[in-house]
Amino acid sequence: MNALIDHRLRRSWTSEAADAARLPARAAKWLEQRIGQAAPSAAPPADLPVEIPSPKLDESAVNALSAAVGAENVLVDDAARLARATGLSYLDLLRRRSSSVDFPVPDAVVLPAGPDEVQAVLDICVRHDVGVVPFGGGTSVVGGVAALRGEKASVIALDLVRLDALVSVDAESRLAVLQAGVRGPEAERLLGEHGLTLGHIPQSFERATIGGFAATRSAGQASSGYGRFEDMVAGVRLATPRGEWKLGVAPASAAGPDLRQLAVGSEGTLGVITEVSLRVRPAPPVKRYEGYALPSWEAGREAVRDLAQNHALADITRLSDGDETEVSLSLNAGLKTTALRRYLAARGVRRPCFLIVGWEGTAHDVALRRRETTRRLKASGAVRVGKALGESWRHGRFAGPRQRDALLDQGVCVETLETAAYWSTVDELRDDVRAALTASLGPSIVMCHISHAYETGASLYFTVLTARDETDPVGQWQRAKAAACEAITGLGTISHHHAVGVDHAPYLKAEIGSLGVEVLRAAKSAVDPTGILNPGKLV
Ligand SMILES: Cc1cc2nc3c(=O)[nH]c(=O)nc-3n(C[C@H](O)[C@H](O)[C@H](O)COP(=O)(O)OP(=O)(O)OC[C@H]3O[C@@H](n4cnc5c(N)ncnc54)[C@H](O)[C@@H]3O)c2cc1C
Repeated sequence: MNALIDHRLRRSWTSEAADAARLPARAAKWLEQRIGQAAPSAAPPADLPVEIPSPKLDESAVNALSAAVGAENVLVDDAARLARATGLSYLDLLRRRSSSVDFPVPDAVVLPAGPDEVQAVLDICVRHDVGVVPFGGGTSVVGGVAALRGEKASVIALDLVRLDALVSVDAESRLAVLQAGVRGPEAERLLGEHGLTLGHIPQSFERATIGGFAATRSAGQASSGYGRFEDMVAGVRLATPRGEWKLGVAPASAAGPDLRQLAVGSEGTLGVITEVSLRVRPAPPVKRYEGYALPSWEAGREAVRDLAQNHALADITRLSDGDETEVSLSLNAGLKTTALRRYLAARGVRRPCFLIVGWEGTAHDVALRRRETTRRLKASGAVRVGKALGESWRHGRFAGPRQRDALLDQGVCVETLETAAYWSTVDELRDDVRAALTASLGPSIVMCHISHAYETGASLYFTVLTARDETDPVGQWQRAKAAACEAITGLGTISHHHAVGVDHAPYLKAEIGSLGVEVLRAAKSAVDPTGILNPGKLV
């Protein structure tokens, strides 16, 4: 059974409820020098905001839902509804800290126990014309779980937390079927009992779910080795307003377009994913992570391109630009930074760009692949920093969400955004996004890393830190994000792995064309003729 996560307050990122560590004074002072004075904010209220819109779901719908899933699994109390009202973008975190509710809240939270109950809930929602927002881990950073009701009078959050089983394992075919509500760590635990792994480790791994990964075309930190989530999906089972839809019968097929890929990335607009059949691998006995430093962004980008185009990428390949490296050197007390800077300077690397590489597999496989990667890196001018840097990254790989909370406490606006482009436009895209963010925000730190690399290009992941505008914190970020999205449009994709949701929807047409939007709408009207599924998202 999944550990229940408290979605109400920021302090419970995981069920262990680890508190946000306060920023060390040294780090806070360094930040102030770079972005100016930020005004620390009061801790978020422990109690619920005073006024939450009362639920609008009519009694007959509540009764029907209660009959389908049990009355105890239809929650209409304020705390449960508020808990599933937002995702976890910076703007969501601001909303969660506010003492008033100026965002939509679902009228009920419904917790079905399995695919049949999910189908029954959808059937009831069609009959009663109720909107349905599928809710996995609630880690969306693009408004994917916002409780928008569209033209419906009421909307429910369909929380899939009780779909928590490993359904089957076909070790011979290296396939496993997992229910949609299984979270990352539990998926690995269940598969580990069979000596298997999925290898999908996004930064939101601790909270996000199998269904959410599939619905958003997620990409994990080891995507260079294990692939993106859509590469792992062999089959999907969906509940739709028109009935159940199962896809995926063979490892490859020429039976028309691959409709599995229509379901994957559909963000809850075409159906509720209840089960996913996934390609799995033997759990790796050896994991090795290490760090290198490149003398410039351009040198690092070329080194990664060389690896990608010569089949020599490590499973994890992550290149930070000079600013991101500087921030980790300045804020990371774990590294012996002065000695490291001297060591690198002696080798001609004065403004380093760190590259993390990691391999997972058998000892023989790791040794073989590592030899080729490191040989190529050396030829590209990379200076080996060693295992400590790789281990330091591995240790802190899930720290981001907790650090965000600590930074918010300090009055810092902290947010990330991501895109991808072909190698020939990667630098232009990086320059343009950085310029757009800086012009909008003024004094700020804009960091960038290549988070995923491909033969033809790479994804760029930006992290932004700036002093929060206390008078208009929401507008401050909305303007910056719009400027970044404008800069991305035409050069890269509006999302490499965060999906479209509400926030990126205005930019989708520029990427897939009016006809593309029409095709998606036609698919939606085929499976969801009355438009109950996730109103206002994707298209
Ligand atoms: C700190 C942080 C770090 C992140 N790092 C990464 C990262 O490294 N890589 C990455 O890919 N993403 C990352 N994300 C984004 C997010 O975690 C992913 O989009 C994730 O796949 C969402 O999974 P979830 O279970 O939380 O889905 P939710 O947030 O609950 O839902 C996301 C969308 O999918 C829909 N949905 C959810 N479950 C289902 C279902 N069963 N059937 C149909 N629709 C469904 C929802 O309605 C919503 O539109 C990060 C987010 C945060 C907050």
